[in-house]
Amino acid sequence: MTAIQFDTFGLAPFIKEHEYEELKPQLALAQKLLFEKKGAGAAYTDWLNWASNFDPAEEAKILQLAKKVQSESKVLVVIGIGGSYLGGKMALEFMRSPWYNDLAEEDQTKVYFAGNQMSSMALTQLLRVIGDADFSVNVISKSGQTTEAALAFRFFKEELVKRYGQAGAAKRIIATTDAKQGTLRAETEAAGYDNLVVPNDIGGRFSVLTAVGLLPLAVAGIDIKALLAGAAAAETLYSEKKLEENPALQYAASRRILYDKGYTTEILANWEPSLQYFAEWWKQLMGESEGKNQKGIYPTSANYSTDLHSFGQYIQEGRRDLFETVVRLDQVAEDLAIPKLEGNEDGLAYLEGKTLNEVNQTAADGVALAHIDGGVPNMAVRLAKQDEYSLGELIYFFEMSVAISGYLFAINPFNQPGVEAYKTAMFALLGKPGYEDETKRYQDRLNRS
Ligand SMILES: O=P(O)(O)OC[C@H]1O[C@H](O)[C@H](O)[C@@H](O)[C@@H]1O
Repeated sequence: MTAIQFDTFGLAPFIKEHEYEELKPQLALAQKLLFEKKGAGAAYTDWLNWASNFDPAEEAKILQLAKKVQSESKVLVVIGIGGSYLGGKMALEFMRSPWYNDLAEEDQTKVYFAGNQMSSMALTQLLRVIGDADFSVNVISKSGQTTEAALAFRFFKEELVKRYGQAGAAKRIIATTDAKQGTLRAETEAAGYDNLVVPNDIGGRFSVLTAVGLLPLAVAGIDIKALLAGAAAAETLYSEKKLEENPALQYAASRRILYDKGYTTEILANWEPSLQYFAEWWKQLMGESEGKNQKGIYPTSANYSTDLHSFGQYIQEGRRDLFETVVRLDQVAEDLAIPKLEGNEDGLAYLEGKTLNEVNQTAADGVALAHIDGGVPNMAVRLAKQDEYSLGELIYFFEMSVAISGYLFAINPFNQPGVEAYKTAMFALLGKPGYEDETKRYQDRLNRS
């Protein structure tokens, strides 16, 4: 059973069958490197069989901690950045709603995300939103020393101590971090926080199905077993199978053929606001994995029909280096019949008898055709249902595709050396110990006038 369908209808004018044939040897090599763990970054590929090997004791611990949070707190503040928040946030919005916190019932724990920027406004406002509600904190950092997360953690710790005292605060903190290394691990051991482990051999952007994503999701009542089951099934569907039987490979191959023809930007588009953060998660997965050695497809996103009224013009008629991958939901959980009115003052009588989702789906079909006609190659990843199982499969589909794609690009898809550059400049300018030699060099450049 597959929960997703990969639809290449909109590629026909842009890719010929023989181009896939010609790529087959490279695809087979990429698969060999990945599955035999002989490629660059092979030490970070435990996500490959993570879901099917998921430790039942770990699952029980996550569920037990989630219960504790639910019983003690009205709010969970999840502190983390990059791979330490995007997976949890996207899955929460996908499974529930971008308005999950507004819709939460009295007995549900709200989930807010912090530490994913350093805005003093955002932090002040979040504290105001929490008000005097009881809250717990899940601080997540694989390295255990990311500035944004560590800073936010300081503020929330201060607030917890103010409300619950030192010992009470420590009981409301769950740290998700490396088993051994980092300042957060050291603090966790010293303070006796409840804690979960980010596996060393799974990179942050591949970590949504570990405790990183699973604890916040379990707190929101999401079925993490079903999520893992979807990903475990995907391990077989998108594994070592050949191109003809393997949609994840077909997606990787299609992207690569398009890239070689000059289509260097990929838009991940959606027609549901609950998928907006799915694209944010996907952007880190693709961008951090592929963007190396001056190569890689630039990942961006579009929310339809909203963005058709902003940069839709560019997509239709701008520079022709774009292609589009649309994540489509074939069924929605809630639909609305278009209201019937007397007369036709708004000119919409022709839509009576249809539902709002039917209009949305038809618009999606029409936009795909218009974009294809405008020279934008178009693929769709179609989901029959918006449930945990399908999301698990979808996550694995994209993870597998980007791993294969990275090896096609002859880069290491599992590291992110470029991310250090901004940190070096920021630490030097902030006067972090160890960066003294760099400080003057960066300051001189800022004071150049
Ligand atoms: O989980 P952490 O170690 O705090 O890292 C959070 C994020 O920050 C880094 O800059 C990396 O580029 C990301 O891959 C990572 O997901």
